[in-house]
Amino acid sequence: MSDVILTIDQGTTSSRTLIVSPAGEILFSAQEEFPQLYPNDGWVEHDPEAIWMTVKTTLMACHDWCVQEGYRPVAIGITNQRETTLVWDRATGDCLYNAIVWQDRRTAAVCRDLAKQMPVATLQAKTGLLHDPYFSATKMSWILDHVEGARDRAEKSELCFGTVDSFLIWRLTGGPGKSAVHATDATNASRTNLYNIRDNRWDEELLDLFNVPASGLPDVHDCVSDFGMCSVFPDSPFGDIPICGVAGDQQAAAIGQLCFTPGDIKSTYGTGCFVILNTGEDCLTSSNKLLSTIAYRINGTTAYALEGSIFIAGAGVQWLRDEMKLIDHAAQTQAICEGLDSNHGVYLVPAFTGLGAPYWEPDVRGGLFGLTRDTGRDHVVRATVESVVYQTHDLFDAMAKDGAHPKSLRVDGGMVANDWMVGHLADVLDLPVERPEILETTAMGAAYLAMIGAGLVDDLDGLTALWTRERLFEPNMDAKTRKSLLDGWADCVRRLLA
Ligand SMILES: Nc1ncnc2c1ncn2[C@@H]1O[C@H](COP(=O)(O)OP(=O)(O)O)[C@@H](O)[C@H]1O
Ligand SMILES: O=P(O)(O)OC[C@H](O)CO
Repeated sequence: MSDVILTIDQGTTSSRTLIVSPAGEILFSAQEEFPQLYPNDGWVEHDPEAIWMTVKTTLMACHDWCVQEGYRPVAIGITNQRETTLVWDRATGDCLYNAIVWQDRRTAAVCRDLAKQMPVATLQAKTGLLHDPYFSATKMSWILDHVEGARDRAEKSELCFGTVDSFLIWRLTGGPGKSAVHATDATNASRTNLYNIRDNRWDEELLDLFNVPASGLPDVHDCVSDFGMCSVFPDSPFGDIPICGVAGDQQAAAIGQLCFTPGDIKSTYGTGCFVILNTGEDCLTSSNKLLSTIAYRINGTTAYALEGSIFIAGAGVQWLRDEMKLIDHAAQTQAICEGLDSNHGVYLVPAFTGLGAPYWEPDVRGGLFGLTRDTGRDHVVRATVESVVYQTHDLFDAMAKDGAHPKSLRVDGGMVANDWMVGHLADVLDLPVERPEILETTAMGAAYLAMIGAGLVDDLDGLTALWTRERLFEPNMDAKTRKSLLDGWADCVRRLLA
């Protein structure tokens, strides 16, 4: 019976579980979407039971496939949408409120107040992050303040708080008669605004500032570690299975893209877009509103990264399909973009949940610019796809001002199926862009961590043979056209922020 890894990818719009062989092949996968909840203007929530049931169902499907096909799952890896926050009852495991999602802006005013109490430079020095509702701390505090009795119960240590990884670890390890584990990994902790990424600990001053009691927080482990035994498979021939690799999804994608050397950079185009540049053991502080974050921590050694976070990438394509009804399928966008000889001066700035890096304007709303009498559907579709490219350029511009000049970029995520988008990205960044054979880099990153944990691979160096390039996109745009497109974009952003 061959050994395999089960890897859970709990994303913003769906949960997936994959079965990965030690040679890095995906043998089987199961995926389930779940509803997005928008209970108020700027609020985004998920039902915790929908997160749990989609994870459990896809995990069971993979477990049953292993039984049927004669494979033995020896380890579990977990990767997850980051920052999304849950609070649950330590005795029952029931959540007190829906998960507040990373895109949620309800705590924007709280963040503005907190910025008066702690200068952003102090916060940045400790956490690498900024005062913005994107991060977990104000979401945790909001739940404690708005669910009746929650704060009192938290003070009595009756509640657990955490990001999605810790919620899943709790539920997966707490099977019948088992004692649930409350743990997270360093990458997820580094997205909370409560974790000191230089000292590697929950920070007392930050816990006071954000008013979050330490007793409810998970233990923080290395990305390869003992996160407990998954005990939810009744009568499984395999018994309990160790969870031994965990990372937030963007860090996992960087691992899946094998960005292990300082200067390696990847960009993932899923719901949002997240650029991660490995900076090695140097925890650089951006002077241009990029984030510093933990890329991974293995054997007690921390690798850091600079990150640019864009909130709307593939979500813009979903908006074209679901709200504007301009397309039936995301895949149509490629032919539509290819069918136009230029953007005809039409730009979309998709600030649907405010603007992330490098602007950090939680309250700004989106805008469509440059419309004329003959602007049609195709121009709006192309402007939406182009907006993702120009936002990526803004991040690269900020990185260049911080002294980082990458030589090439590795891309992944659902949106890079669009060849035109990736070609335009290479043109606008004026950089070679590499697309890998396996686009499930996020799930693969967690699988690789679990492989190391299970002893199937010694260390990160043992993974190098597992990445292959599917296509290289070379830049092919003259400087004048590039400048004119970027000037047009910058003008629209300026008008929106004015
Ligand atoms: N061919 C395509 N062209 C443009 N966008 C696409 C294409 N295929 C998928 N997408 C977009 O990619 C996103 C899904 O990517 P995925 O990596 O699965 O996201 P997530 O993990 O955030 O749920 C969707 O928002 C979808 O609109
Ligand atoms: O679910 P994704 O792939 O859009 O990723 C969400 C990010 O982790 C948010 O920081």
